[in-house]
Amino acid sequence: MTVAAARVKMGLEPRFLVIMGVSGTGKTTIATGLATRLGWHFQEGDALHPPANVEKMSTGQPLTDADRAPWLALCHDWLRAQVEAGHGAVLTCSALKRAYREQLRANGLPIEFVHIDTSATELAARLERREGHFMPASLLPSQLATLEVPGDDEPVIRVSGEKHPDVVLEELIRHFQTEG
Ligand SMILES: Nc1ncnc2c1ncn2[C@@H]1O[C@H](COP(=O)(O)OP(=O)(O)OP(=O)(O)O)[C@@H](O)[C@H]1O
Ligand SMILES: O=C(O)[C@H](O)[C@@H](O)[C@H](O)[C@H](O)CO
Repeated sequence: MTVAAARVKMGLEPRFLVIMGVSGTGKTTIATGLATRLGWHFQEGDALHPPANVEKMSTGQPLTDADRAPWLALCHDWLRAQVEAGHGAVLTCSALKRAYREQLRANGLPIEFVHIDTSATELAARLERREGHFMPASLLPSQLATLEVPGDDEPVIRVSGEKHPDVVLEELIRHFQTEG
């Protein structure tokens, strides 16, 4: 779909969204839904991890700041290319710490974060159920301990990860329509 067609479809100006939160909170579910509904470009942040990071997580070891730095740089580069192209874009990225979010927004990129908040109990149940994903449920405690919830001084939209994804998508699209 062209940019013009997407605008006509939903009446929305392009936005540059990072769908964030801990593992299992629903980033991929919400991001793919938004990108499909709005005709915006989508990037799965997990696909930008260096293979060594995926190997580390697969074997139950949390990533360090140093591990995440090259991955965040690739996420930033992807976002910058979308902003330069001027079409709406949606990236999944855990973006757990404020410093990581600052790295994503560097160079004045007009990024907005959508933080999906889900209770630890629900997350644990989802990760235990999920199959075919490299991230083990055993890393959930470190994900929760690392998360610095975005502050009110950050560009963040907060949504509940415990509502049905369709409800969250409707809420977000309504929010974008209201804000113009
Ligand atoms: N709102 C929801 N209610 C119930 N289940 C959900 C919801 N959103 C996602 N799920 C399910 O929870 C699991 C995790 O969702 P998803 O892969 O979208 O999360 P994620 O944040 O992208 O995870 P990760 O960062 O580990 O890749 C999936 O099995 C998905 O189907
Ligand atoms: O910052 C991190 O620790 C990682 O990005 C993780 O959050 C995973 O990549 C993701 O959640 C996949 O399950």
